Amino acid sequence: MIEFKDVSLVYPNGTQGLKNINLNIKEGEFVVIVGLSGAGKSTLIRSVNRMVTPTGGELLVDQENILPYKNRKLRELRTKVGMIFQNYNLVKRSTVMKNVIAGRLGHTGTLKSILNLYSKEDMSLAYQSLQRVNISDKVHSRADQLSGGQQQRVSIARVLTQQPKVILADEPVASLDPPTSHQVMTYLRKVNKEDNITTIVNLHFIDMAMEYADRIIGMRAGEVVFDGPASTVNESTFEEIYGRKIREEDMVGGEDDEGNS
Ligand SMILES: Nc1ncnc2c1ncn2[C@@H]1O[C@H](COP(=O)(O)OP(=O)(O)OP(=O)(O)O)[C@@H](O)[C@H]1O
Repeated sequence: MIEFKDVSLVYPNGTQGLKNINLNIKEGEFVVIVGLSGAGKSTLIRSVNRMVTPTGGELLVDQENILPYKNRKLRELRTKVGMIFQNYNLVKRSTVMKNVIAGRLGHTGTLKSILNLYSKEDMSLAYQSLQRVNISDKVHSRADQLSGGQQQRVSIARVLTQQPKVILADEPVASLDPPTSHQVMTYLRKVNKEDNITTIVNLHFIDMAMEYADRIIGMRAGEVVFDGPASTVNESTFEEIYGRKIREEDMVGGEDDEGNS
């Protein structure tokens, strides 16, 4: 469903973000990308919805090369490919409902959404999405009244309301504490399995990658240096990807059911 064919990206200042990437990601896969800061994880993920544009190769989504896309085709791509960010990207002064219904924007059109002309079906889809991440009780709250973990759940509800075929999540738990990080990853994994939405997540915690991924892709200096099932990965795999020994800060840690770390 997503195929990188010899994809490279050189930023205008000459930095090589991606070097000859070849990858094939199947529909419904839950892929975690790991690598040190600067390895190219964000550049890789952001290529898939064309927030950045690779300068070489072909990048196929549903068998079509998306690199020449402009205007309408680009809007269609971004409706099909939803995104979750580290900082949630909610409109802080708006209600949870307004934020979540904004997921319909690509389907409804800008004018209708500015005028709040959403259909009953869209409103009920938005509400159901909030229920799926267990936060429908906050539907009328202002986004900035919620905790970080709650805001990230709202952003998952927004992306679900968009009904995408692909979800990209760029460091979705980097601003959250360990228990909340596990909760957010559990919801991402749940919607991936329930709806068969192809999901690509950037993470820099290796314990999280091993716990939630089907497949782990390791990057270093713009290149893919590891690609395999999460079940085959161990500490030494990460040491090879990182090019150094594993440190405590590479783990998010977590709590067991009794609340002990
Ligand atoms: N807009 C840009 N212009 C120039 N260089 C950039 C730009 N964005 C990223 N880079 C560079 O490209 C390389 C890959 O960056 P990228 O953000 O993809 O890495 P990353 O693995 O996601 O790291 P991090 O976790 O720190 O975001 C780095 O050397 C970075 O400095």
